[in-house]
Amino acid sequence: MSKGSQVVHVAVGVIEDEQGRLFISRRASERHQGGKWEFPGGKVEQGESVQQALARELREECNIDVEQCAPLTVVEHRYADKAVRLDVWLVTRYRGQAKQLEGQEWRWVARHELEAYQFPDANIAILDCLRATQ
Ligand SMILES: Nc1nc2c([nH]c(=O)n2[C@@H]2O[C@H](COP(=O)(O)OP(=O)(O)OP(=O)(O)O)[C@@H](O)[C@H]2O)c(=O)[nH]1
Ligand SMILES: [Mg+2]
Repeated sequence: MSKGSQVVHVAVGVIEDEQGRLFISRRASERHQGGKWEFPGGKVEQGESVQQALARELREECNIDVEQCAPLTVVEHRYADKAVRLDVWLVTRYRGQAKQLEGQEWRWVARHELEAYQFPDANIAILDCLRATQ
């Protein structure tokens, strides 16, 4: 099977702070969907549960330990070059000060500000879901 036909399983965290703002960061220009904004996360590795992957990725990328999270939605999307399944979690409690550890631009934004940012196409469904649950 060619690499392109496999679905990449991704754990994604929508981190919410006490003021209800959400953490977003900008994908490095050379990566898939580079230059667009994203919610932090990454590929689920072999032998790992989605929640383990979420905790690992948010520790590596955002400097936090997830203490409480809830499933938000699952999005399946096929880009021209790859297919992804985004397992999206709302992170409502965490330890540590959130920041981006890998050099990407990042910021906290209010939900109503999200539409000003360009996200990958798969994220349209995430933004719809956030609008519906706010
Ligand atoms: N983290 C993240 N990935 C997303 C989002 N939306 C979206 O389409 N993706 C896609 O999901 C895929 C995996 O994410 P990733 O590149 O962060 O994976 P990773 O942290 O494990 O990095 P790696 O490539 O070094 O293994 C990418 O193809 C990316 O374009 C999003 O909001 N957050
Ligand atoms: Mg990542």
